[in-house]
Amino acid sequence: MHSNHLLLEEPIRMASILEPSKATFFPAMTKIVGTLGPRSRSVEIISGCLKAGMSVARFDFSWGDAEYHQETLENLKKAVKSTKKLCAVMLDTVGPELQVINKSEKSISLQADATVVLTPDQGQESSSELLPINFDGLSKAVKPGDTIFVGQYLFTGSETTSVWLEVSELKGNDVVCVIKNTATLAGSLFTLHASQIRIELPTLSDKDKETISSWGVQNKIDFLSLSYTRHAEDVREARDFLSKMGDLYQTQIFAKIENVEGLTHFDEILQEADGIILSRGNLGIDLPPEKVFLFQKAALYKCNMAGKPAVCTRVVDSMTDNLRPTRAEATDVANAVLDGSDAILLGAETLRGLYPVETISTVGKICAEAEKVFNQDLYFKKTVKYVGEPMTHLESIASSAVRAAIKVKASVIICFTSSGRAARLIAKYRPTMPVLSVVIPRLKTNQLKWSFSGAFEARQSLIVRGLFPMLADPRHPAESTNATNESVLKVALDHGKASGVVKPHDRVVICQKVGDASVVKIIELED
Ligand SMILES: Nc1ncnc2c1ncn2[C@@H]1O[C@H](COP(=O)(O)OP(=O)(O)O)[C@@H](O)[C@H]1O
Ligand SMILES: C=C(OP(=O)(O)O)C(=O)O
Ligand SMILES: [K+]
Ligand SMILES: [Mg+2]
Repeated sequence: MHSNHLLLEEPIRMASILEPSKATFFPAMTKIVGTLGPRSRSVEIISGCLKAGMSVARFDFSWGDAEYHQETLENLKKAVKSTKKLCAVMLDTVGPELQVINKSEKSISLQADATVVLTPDQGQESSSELLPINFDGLSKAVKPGDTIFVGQYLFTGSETTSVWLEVSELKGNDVVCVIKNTATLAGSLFTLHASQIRIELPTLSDKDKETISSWGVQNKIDFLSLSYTRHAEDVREARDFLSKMGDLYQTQIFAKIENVEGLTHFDEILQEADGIILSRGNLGIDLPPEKVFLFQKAALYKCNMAGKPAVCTRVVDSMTDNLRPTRAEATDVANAVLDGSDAILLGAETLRGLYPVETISTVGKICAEAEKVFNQDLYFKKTVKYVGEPMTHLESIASSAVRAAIKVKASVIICFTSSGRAARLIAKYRPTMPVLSVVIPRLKTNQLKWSFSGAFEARQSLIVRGLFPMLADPRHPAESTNATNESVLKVALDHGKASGVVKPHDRVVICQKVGDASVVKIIELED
């Protein structure tokens, strides 16, 4: 893919745009997170999703109970086994999300200029005049004139089943609203979003804590997607909670930025979190439309410079019901890659969409094309400048490995790592070739039992652009002697050959420790 590297800044022959893309062993360097649900929970469909390039499965606890999600997860495990494709697990919290529950599931028609009351009395049925919500503090949070959005859960933005309301009057705990557009609410669950309003609910709800301590612990979740992160303190509290939950001290926290409050505290949140989800669905209704792109570019730049993975959501809404994205969506996916996104998160498209597998494969193909014209050279210089001097030894080794790999046109960078730190640092410099992260397990103890580290570290690289993990056999001792280095390298190269990423006579850049010294070496393969 890097041999025909084009740059957008240079004249591109129009005919070259039509040249078919070469098939590679992985669909794209950019990763795809798929939300699993009604339309994507059979072994067969999940296998299709994995083969199409999904490498992280999101379990969204805003709906569905633990048993339902467990069934889906068991199917995911079967699919992983049969396809031999790795997949990490992400638990997405409910957080302070406001919801309208429509128990009867009958559709609710709302007429422009009529009024509707939002009430915390959840015993009531939803109707055209009354919408019961899961929060009793709304009338204290909003004031007349404020706007409120109500839409189908994981509203796509392309559907006509959502409504804008304007607060007209507060009556006790009830909020009386004027309906701004005629709409029919369809589905059993609607999200309610009060524009730029502080909702006094904890970021990690009691229900979330319960889910994490049972479902999360049982399934050793790789990622916690922390919905509605608004402050760095939210991340610290979640981290503190996870640290007391068995193996989950190793779980990475992805802060979801979904409102202006989170946006305002972005820098502090980024410092605390392991990664960021740009929740464009909700943020897109909190922000004026003309500002969304600016947040995306600024946030991705900050994540890239911090070397922390960034995930963009809501890219191909219209594929929920259609086999092809709109032109605007297709272009938007490519721009997310050019802006520096590590991964794309699919919500409604895979959860309740008609074409989960096709959506993943379409998004993957667009990402792969965008990666080809990503200006690595410019990005590399920007990153080096940002880091400044003196660099840490490891940072200097990582950037040198990327530099060397590009200069010698290596087909892959192989990085030995235990904590995953070295591999992540290499990925930070966005090499044009894949990085095979060979995770060497370390024997560890918690005073009760001995176990090997490595599984979390390997799976957590499945969300980082360009990183492809391989967990080495724990029988290889973690001490980096020449003999063990050689034998692990052989396994890694065999793995690379089997998957088609390395071929005879290719050059390969290797990053490893020899004794105490970190080294970058270039080898040329024989046949
Ligand atoms: N088990 C290993 N064998 C050989 N080299 C290793 C091993 N683990 C890490 N390295 C190398 O050591 C350096 C430090 O990497 P890092 O990922 O920070 O190590 P660790 O995970 O052990 O903290 C890098 O050059 C990396 O490639
Ligand atoms: C992914 C998003 O959030 P949710 O958890 O509501 O799907 C979003 O708002 O873009
Ligand atoms: K959620
Ligand atoms: Mg959201």
